[in-house]
Amino acid sequence: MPPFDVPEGDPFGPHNLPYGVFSPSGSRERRVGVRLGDHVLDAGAAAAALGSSHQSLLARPVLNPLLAAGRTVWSEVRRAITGWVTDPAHRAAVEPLFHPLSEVTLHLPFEVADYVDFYASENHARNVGQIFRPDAADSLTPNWKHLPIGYHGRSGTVVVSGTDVVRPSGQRKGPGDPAPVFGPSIRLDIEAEVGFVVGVPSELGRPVALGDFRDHVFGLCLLNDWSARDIQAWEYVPLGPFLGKSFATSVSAWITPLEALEHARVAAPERTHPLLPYLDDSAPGIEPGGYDLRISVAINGQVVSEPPFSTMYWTAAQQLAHMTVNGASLRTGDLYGSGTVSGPEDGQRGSLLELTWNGREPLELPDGKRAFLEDGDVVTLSAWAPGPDGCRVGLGEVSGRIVTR
Ligand SMILES: O=C(O)/C=C/C(=O)CC(=O)CC(=O)O
Ligand SMILES: [Ca+2]
Ligand SMILES: [Mg+2]
Repeated sequence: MPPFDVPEGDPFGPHNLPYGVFSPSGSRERRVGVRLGDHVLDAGAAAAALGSSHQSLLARPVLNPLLAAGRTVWSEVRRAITGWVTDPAHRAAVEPLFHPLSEVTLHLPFEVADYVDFYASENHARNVGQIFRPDAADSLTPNWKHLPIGYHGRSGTVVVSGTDVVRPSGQRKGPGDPAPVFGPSIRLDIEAEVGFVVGVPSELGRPVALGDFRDHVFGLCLLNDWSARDIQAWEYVPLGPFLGKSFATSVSAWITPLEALEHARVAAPERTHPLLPYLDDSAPGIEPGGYDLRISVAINGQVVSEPPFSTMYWTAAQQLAHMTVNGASLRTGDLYGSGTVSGPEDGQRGSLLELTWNGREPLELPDGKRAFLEDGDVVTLSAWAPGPDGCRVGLGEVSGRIVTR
């Protein structure tokens, strides 16, 4: 009987165990849940039933207390939960505490503190450079290979998968327009990204070293950095993205702990420029910083792209080191986006801007051509990573529908 007997090879088997926050059907109460197959374990109730000392971290309406507890505790809790869902001795106590996924409501799993977004895919940066700055000598800006470029976003508009995305209005000015006009964005886009969730804070004034990444970052999720290209193109000089990206950022409901992704770790692409010591991941003792995550982008159910995360030039560890090198502190619940993931092939681009080359080469979907998003379009990012014994680690999905209000 499921869920204990989740089929072998299920991407949400006991090798995965991502965390989320759910309400059981008919209830508004929020509880920490752990996904197993197509069920959710009420983790706080399980801790209580088994007399676990982790109850104070799990019987909560958000993941933040668990995030703050630190790497040793993260491992202990994960080991304990693995035992609860696999040891036949616990079956009678734990089995009634599972809820079918189809019957629960999933919430934003953590309270988002600060939100930062990077620009770390060389393929994406070169494509966007060619599109936005066609006259520049190089598609990469001169700083690109020396530091992971980023900007501070709007944490209050991070929403969970399934939340409708309201088409933003704003100023735009096309090259032929004599003056800016105001109205709903006509170039609404996606950005397929991975979000990293900070657990352990850092002290103001003390940078976090490259090698300390896994002491601070708890896990990752999928992230769609919705982007209004017309608003962005007019406003971004010289301070960078502002209203074109701050109206909504969607994240998946499940946070996969980094511990579940040990088999997905890979070396980052070869460095073409020497790096300053705080970013130098070729230094002895620094672990490989890449993750082999296979992302898929679907519009209205049709897959339009499959961006490979392993091609990202800058790693999450380098991004963490860079965003704290000036002494800026981390808080529990900080979220940072990897930047749009685009591979070298046409079918691996993580935005419509690139997939349609700024609208010039529309995609053919069953319901017509698509340059940018139309009202009613549903965009879904999903992903998996290699796991132990040839099985996959499912990263779930992040989905959102475009509406006009
Ligand atoms: O190069 C630009 O002017 C703009 C770039 C972006 O829109 C990229 C962005 O938001 C960062 C990313 O997701 O890679
Ligand atoms: Ca982005
Ligand atoms: Mg955004």
